[in-house]
Amino acid sequence: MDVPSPPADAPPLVVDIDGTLTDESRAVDPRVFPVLHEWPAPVVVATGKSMPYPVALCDFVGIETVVIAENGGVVLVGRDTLRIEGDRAAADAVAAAYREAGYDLGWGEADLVNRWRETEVAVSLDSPLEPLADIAAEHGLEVVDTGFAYHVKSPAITKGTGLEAVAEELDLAPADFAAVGDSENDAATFERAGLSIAVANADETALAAAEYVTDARYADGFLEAVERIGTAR
Ligand SMILES: O=C(O)COP(=O)(O)O
Repeated sequence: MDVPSPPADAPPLVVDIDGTLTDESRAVDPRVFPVLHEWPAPVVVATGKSMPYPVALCDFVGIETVVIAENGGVVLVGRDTLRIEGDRAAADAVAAAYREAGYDLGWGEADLVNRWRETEVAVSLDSPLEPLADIAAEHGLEVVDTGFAYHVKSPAITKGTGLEAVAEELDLAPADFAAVGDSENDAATFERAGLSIAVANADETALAAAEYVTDARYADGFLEAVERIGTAR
């Protein structure tokens, strides 16, 4: 697919990383860089990953750092506004109990997935879900499957609550945004955004929550969504 230019009157954008800006192997598709760089309105990178990943993406793309990380647990707007919400202690207790029951988080010794996490714990999809969900429930937490990891988190915190916080900080309303994503954790932004688009590889929850679904998958789907944002208004 040709790389579209962002529409001149594009709304603010809230966009997921994994499965949306990437290919199937989770590599960011380089065609998305100029699109994000040239976006004429605020771009919010909203991810289940810990803060350093989306911050690095913003830096390397050359856009303002406006980030929702850890599924809403961490919100960063520019260099001054940092909001951290969630229950890392409860998530750690779940991880400890899960390990005690004989399971592994599945990320190896260095655990780059949780090393910089502040509000939740993520577990590999190769580790068993059922005991994790049971232990999380005992601690008042939920498990969200992003298609890339199981995230153990506070049920009250979502990318949607993160979008509310970002919008307030930017003097915008959540409904001013167009949202593009692919998984369960994007449904909460889809519910609040004025325009929501799921890429074709999205999971059932995201597909059901989105106003539009692209024909193309992964980053091709994102590029198609950009064209749709241009015509949908
Ligand atoms: O890393 C994950 O589990 C999910 O990340 P995403 O929200 O960018 O899809």
